[in-house]
Parts: sequence; structure tokens; C-alpha cells
Amino acid sequence: MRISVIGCGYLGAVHASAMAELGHDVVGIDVDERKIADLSAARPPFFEPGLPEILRSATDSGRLRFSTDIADAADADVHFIAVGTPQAHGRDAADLTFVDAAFEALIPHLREGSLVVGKSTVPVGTAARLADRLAEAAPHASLAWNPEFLREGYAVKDTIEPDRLVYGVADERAAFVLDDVYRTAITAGTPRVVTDYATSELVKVAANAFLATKISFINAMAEIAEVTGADVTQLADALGHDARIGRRFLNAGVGFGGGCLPKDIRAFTARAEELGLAESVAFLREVDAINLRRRQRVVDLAHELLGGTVNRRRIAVLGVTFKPESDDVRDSPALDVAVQLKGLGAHVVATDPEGIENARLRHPQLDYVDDTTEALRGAELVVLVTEWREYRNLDPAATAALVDAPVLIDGRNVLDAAAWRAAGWRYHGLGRP
Ligand SMILES: NC(=O)C1=CN([C@@H]2O[C@H](COP(=O)(O)OP(=O)(O)OC[C@H]3O[C@@H](n4cnc5c(N)ncnc54)[C@H](O)[C@@H]3O)[C@@H](O)[C@H]2O)C=CC1
Ligand SMILES: O=C(O)[C@H]1O[C@H](OP(=O)(O)OP(=O)(O)OC[C@H]2O[C@@H](n3ccc(=O)[nH]c3=O)[C@H](O)[C@@H]2O)[C@H](O)[C@@H](O)[C@@H]1O
Repeated sequence: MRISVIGCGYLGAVHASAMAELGHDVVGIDVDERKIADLSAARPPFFEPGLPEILRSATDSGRLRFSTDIADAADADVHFIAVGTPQAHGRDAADLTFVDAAFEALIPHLREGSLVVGKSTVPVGTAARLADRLAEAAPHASLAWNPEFLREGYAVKDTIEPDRLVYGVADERAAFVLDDVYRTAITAGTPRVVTDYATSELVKVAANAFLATKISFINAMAEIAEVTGADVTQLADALGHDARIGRRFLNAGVGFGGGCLPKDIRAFTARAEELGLAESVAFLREVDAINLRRRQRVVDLAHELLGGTVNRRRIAVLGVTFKPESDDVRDSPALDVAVQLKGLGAHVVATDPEGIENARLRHPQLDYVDDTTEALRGAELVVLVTEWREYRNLDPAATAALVDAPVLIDGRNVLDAAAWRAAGWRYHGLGRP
């Protein structure tokens, strides 16, 4: 099929490449000239495992090309909208400016039978509004909503082998067209839910709200564990043996961040408030508050462990991205902790395998080093806040030899506390004795 993907960020660049990998003829469109130049040269503009390979093979085969000119989307039968929906400045609501602009720019290029497919995460009601606009401006085209559930770090696999497909459609034909797009996954047995616009939009925000709630639930238990001497990691293991609960997404620590979970729960709350349903999702405010308290907890612990002040103390911060296997620093708990410590006068030396460039753009005031050894050397406190494999694999004795004082906050509860203590470290997990 001929496909256009409008918006080539973390979602769209992977979607465009994966669709081409599946055999479709794809054009990726973005307003960012640098991004398009990079993608056209098969250089991924961000770190995502597996993307370099499929981007290269698809561009080499001629099935994938990129452009800044939306007119180049005109030949496509299916147009995916994958532009950003960030948190609006100074408000909780989603900023739909990019979705609206992309949609309007596309309208003149729609032909008889064109299908516009929304992929961006939007507040419930957006698709119906856009469908009304389409009926007025391009009645020969139609709209579907097809939310995306990929995780950064696994984006290529999640796109090619999704765990489910959700189609929000107004007519059967749109579902048939989407079946053609996703033929490979459907043939492999991927479950598909065909529904209305509102349900499809809600599935997406409900999924992220549920994941965020699960993380904040275990972090609330960590708060209780901290006061009672219990161990939240053992608690999570025990809870997880109950198949109804499950162990995944019960890792207590510095909490969730990224370009999606935090802004999606806030946008959901704002939308519910607009609909007069504030009470229905009032708990999401609590989920957000618990999450932000965990960052503060790490900063407070740093104070405590350094004898009451972080001022002028050298702190090694391991990790700046919101999670491993990504270079994304949007709303990163790790970076937030580093910035707060710096604001309190600490000499923060931050390191990360992939995120330094993005972190430096946002927070140039921090000292960044590429090399973990260099970050650790002379540290009076080590704070592990993103659980990259190389930090999980650090040797406690060798690390102790580098630092000035063997004091550690394991902000992701990933290190073997007993082994670190045996090597002479004052080890502090979150929610662990
Ligand atoms: N990043 C992720 O893992 C996932 C993101 N999503 C959703 O996908 C959407 C996109 O997210 P990301 O890719 O992370 O954002 P992003 O910020 O990385 O990418 C958005 C892209 O859209 C481009 N853009 C903005 N206006 C445009 C226009 N008028 N025409 C063409 N391009 C335009 C921007 O230049 C940028 O490259 C959001 O709604 C997000 O919530 C959904 C699932 C996963
Ligand atoms: O809408 C989106 O953009 C995506 O948001 C999340 O994906 P992602 O943001 O890539 O990352 P996750 O793996 O969900 O992790 C989010 C945050 O939660 C944290 N986390 C995760 C799991 C856990 O047990 N504890 C925990 O603190 C991670 O460190 C990270 O900061 C969802 O998992 C995807 O399904 C969704 O498509």
C-alpha cells in the first residue's frame, strides 16, 4: 500500500520505517528540515535499537523516502498522523496545535477514498471533531483512529509485532484498509479491536493511566516501607505471584517519566474536568503527586546522606534518560534529580550512554562526562537513577576504589544490596531497609 506518515519523531520515524519494512511504499513527512535530512540519509535522529537497520534497508530499497513538503504525501492511500501532542504550556491539557496543523495541511492533498489515520495520543472527542471537519472540507476522504502502544527501546518490535491493534472507525471500509496495512500482524494472530472513535482514543489514555497507576501504587508502598522497615522489592515479588496482579510495572524507584505517561495522565485529567467528570479520574492527580514525591525523596536522601547539605559536594549521577535503551530526556526523573541537586549547590557530574546530548540542550548548567569511571572518580555520593545495563553491572569493589566516599542511592532498586554492603558501601535503595 502507499502510505504517508506525517510527523517523524520517536513514533513516526519508527512507524514509517516499520511500514516500509513490511513491504509498503512509504513517505515520511516532517516540518523539521534537519530531521528529514538525517532520515533521508538513513541516519536515525534519535537512539532506538533496531531502527538504524530497518531505516537503512527501507531507504536503500526505495520503499521509504522523506520530505518536508506535505504535497509529497498526495500519492498515498493511507495517511498516518504521528505529530506530537505535548502538554500545553502552563496547563495540564494536551496541545493539539500540531495535530490540527498537520490535518489542515493534508486536506488539500486528499483524494477519493483516502484514509486519514490518527496515531497521536489525543483527548477523547478529538477524532469526532476532525471527522466533522473532514466531512466539510474533504467528504471524499475518511478518518480512523489507531492509537499506538509502542515502548521506546522496543519500538521496532512493538510496531512490527504489536500486542494488539485498535481501530476507531466510522465505517467498515476503514477497518478493511487498516487490515491491509497490518496484514503481517493480523496473519500472525494479533488481536484487533474494532470500535468507535471515542473508545479508541480512551483505550490509549486508559492504558497509560493504568501503567502510571501501577507504578505509583508500588511507589506509595515504598513510602510505607521506608517508615516501617519493610522491603518493597520483596513486596512486589510477592504481589506479582498473583497472576491477577502480575509482577511487571511494579518496580519501585524514582518513578515514571518520558514524553508520554506524565503528560498523558495530566491531559486525561484536564479532559475529564472539561467533561464535568473530574471525580472519575481524581485519583490520577494522586498518581502524579506520588510520582513527583519520589524524585524529591532522592534529593532529600542525598541531603541526609551527606550530613545535611549537598552544597559543593561532588555527586555522580548515573543516567539522565527517562529509562534505559532510549536517549529521551523528556520529563526524565533522573535529569530532574540532577538539576535539583545542582540547584542546591552540589557539584553534579552526570553521565549516560545515550542521553547526554539531549540533556545538555535542556540543562547546559550540569557537568556531563561520557565515561562512567570519570563520573565516579572522587564522588562523595553516587546516585543511580536510570538502570542502564552498564550501571547494573558495576563491580562494587572496583567502584569503591574510584569514589571518595562509598555512599550510594540506588534510585531504581536494581543493585544487589548485600554485595554492595559487603564491599563497604552505605547502600540505600528506595523503599528498602
Ligand atoms: N514516543 C512514544 O514512545 C510514543 C508516542 N505516542 C504519541 O505519538 C505522538 C508523537 O510522539 P513522539 O513521536 O514521541 O513526538 P516527537 O516530538 O518525537 O515527534 C513529533 C514530530 O512531529 C513533527 N511535526 C510537528 N508538527 C508537524 C506538522 N505540522 N507536520 C509534520 N510534522 C510535524 C515534529 O517536528 C516532530 O518531529 C504523541 O501524541 C505521543 O503521545 C504514542 C505512543 C508511543
Ligand atoms: O504512550 C506512550 O508513549 C508509551 O508510553 C509508555 O512507554 P514508554 O514511555 O516508552 O516507557 P515505559 O517503559 O512505559 O516506562 C515509562 C516510565 O516508567 C518507569 N517505570 C516503568 C516500570 C516500572 O515498574 N517502574 C517505573 O518506574 C520507567 O523508568 C519510565 O520512566 C507505555 O509503556 C507504552 O505502551 C506507550 O505506548
